[in-house]
Amino acid sequence: MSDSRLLRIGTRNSPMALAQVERVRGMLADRHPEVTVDVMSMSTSGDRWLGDLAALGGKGAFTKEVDAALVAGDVDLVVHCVKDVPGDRPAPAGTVMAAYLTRDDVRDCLVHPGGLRIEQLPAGTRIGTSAVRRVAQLALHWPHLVPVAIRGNANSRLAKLDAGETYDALLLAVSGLQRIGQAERITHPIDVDTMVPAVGSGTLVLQCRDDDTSTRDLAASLSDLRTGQETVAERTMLHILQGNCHSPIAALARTEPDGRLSLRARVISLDGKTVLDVHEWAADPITLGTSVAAALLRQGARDLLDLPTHGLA
Ligand SMILES: NCc1[nH]cc(CCC(=O)O)c1CC(=O)O
Repeated sequence: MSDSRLLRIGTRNSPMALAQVERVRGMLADRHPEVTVDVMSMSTSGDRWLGDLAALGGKGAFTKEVDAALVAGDVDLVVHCVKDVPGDRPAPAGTVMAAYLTRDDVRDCLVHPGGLRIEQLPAGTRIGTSAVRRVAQLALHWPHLVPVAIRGNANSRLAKLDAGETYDALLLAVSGLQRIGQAERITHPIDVDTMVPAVGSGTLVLQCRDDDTSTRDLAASLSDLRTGQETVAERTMLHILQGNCHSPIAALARTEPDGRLSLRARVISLDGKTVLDVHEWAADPITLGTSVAAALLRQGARDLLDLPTHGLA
């Protein structure tokens, strides 16, 4: 028997984030009954600012305050959606990604009050989404649909949809709706080859201070190796492309039956007219992510992503 201990978990205070922490609490209760969890939830700049996220610089708007509590020692562990962790900067100094939890459904889905699938929507249907990755893939496959910018957490988006004023349907992550108990709102989960997901979709990461070995060990006991490898492959690519939430980048790594990894990635212009598409296989996630990023750059990703030139061009 180990000694009892208190684990302070920091999180964003949206319903989805609180559900994510409850999942972690449940996993700990099963495997480490000696641990008592105390949740410290907080609002983030991304929750408070409902304008364009670009105005905040787009750098970790949903993670910054929570990470600061970890660095300050106010909490021992934080839970983030990998999708919300910026790809173009390292984790805050002194912190480490200690575990990736088994990945949930990675797909995006349509929520349409009339129960329609996306290919059934008439021209001019207004689709609530601000994600450039979704906007670009909408333009690629369904140029007759009209993306409408939207902010706020998933619950508030559903409420606005029900009010029926600003848009006719929503594009959201399946996993997010499942976490907030709203999966029955899904009318069409879109296959991953049509709507390639975001890097880190459906994946939760546990982050702690790198010198806190006891919390690191606790977190590591919950981690899923496959999800970790897939995440590293996707995020290595994202890091090389300096991707952030304004980059029209989509990618999905998968562990194949033979144990090798595959990584499929797209960089798409916002009008959907230019699509770079790469699919490669490798045994090592860093090799794979690097190779896919290099292939995308050779196809011209730098122009689509408006990467810094470092004085070269
Ligand atoms: N800030 C958006 C965000 N970050 C993570 C999720 C969903 C869960 C996930 O993919 O891990 C969502 C909502 C959405 O895209 O619908």
